[in-house]
Amino acid sequence: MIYPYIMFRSTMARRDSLPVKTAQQMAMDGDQPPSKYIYSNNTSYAKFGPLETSPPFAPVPVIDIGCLLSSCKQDEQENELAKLRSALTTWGCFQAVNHGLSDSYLDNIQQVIKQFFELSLEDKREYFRETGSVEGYGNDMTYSETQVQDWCDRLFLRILPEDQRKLRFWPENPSNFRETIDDYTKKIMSISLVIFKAMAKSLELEENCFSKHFTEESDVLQGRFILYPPCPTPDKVFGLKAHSDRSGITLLLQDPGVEGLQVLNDGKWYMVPVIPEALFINLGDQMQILSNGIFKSPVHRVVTNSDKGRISVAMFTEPEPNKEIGPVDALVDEKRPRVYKTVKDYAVFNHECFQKGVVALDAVKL
Ligand SMILES: O=C(O)CCC(=O)C(=O)O
Ligand SMILES: [Fe+2]
Repeated sequence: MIYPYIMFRSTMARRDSLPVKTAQQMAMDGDQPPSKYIYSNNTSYAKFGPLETSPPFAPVPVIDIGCLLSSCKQDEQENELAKLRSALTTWGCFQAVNHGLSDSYLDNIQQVIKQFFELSLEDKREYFRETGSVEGYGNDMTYSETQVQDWCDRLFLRILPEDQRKLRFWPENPSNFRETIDDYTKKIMSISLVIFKAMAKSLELEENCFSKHFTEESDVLQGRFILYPPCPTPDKVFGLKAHSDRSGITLLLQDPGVEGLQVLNDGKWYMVPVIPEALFINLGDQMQILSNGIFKSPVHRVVTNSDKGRISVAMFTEPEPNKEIGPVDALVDEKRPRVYKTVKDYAVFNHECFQKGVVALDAVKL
């Protein structure tokens, strides 16, 4: 049987406008969040449950990346791969340690992003995104009148393929921004390769069956550098609404001093603990599709707090948009029939669904 490709086209960008005031400016001026930021339980977003500012901590597994492929004893490696598989079939996420990046290296990444957000609005305005496009500094794209806004500002960059970089959006201040992010990109791509291969191995699949979709030269890496300023009403406003990622995997460097990320598991929300030396890894929808639903792409969201700002650095691995992403043949059989269609250019579709409060993965189910 042939499964149709789904092509998605953006039709709603016309409503988009740049913010009158960024969340950071509102926080600095002591403004109350405007009504379009206020979350209400009777919108389509409410299907993921009410806003809870301090749910229990998530016992998300901690995985030793250094042990997944080669450098430790076989039984330890098998043990770590089994832990990885169990983490991804239940939570869809884990804390990665022993990934080769030192505390001071990670601290420097945080500092560079912090310095960017500390620039004056005038200086940051140079990198403002354009209407109808996500790339650059700013807020959410607006797709509909009823869209609930997130209390965060972000710099969004398409980092790979390298020849698609729009350097006009890459800050020149701080002066080490470009080289720092360039170097971090290389490290993130090698860690991703290890994780993609280990995921395949944990399911006894051919080692490259996931990595070939996300780590070739034509594949995409998006970076989202996010500031969640303190918010006077954390019980009414999300830093980032509930969503699942459109990526293969997402590698997140959390603020070492401030929690805020929450993950949904079995209908309950949990706060992701901050482990300063860890990268938080979550699967995105395209890995749920490729694994025929065996691995989970977890729904997650971010809450704010009234006294501390939070910075996070999210890197999203995505396929080259023309690549076909569908369940791996070896994971389809009579006991587990094919769950998802083959998709292309899924990133754009997922983003629009998110802003409308629609679950993108449900829309690509067979
Ligand atoms: O800031 C965070 O902790 C999470 C960010 C996130 O989920 C995203 O950018 O997709
Ligand atoms: Fe996310």
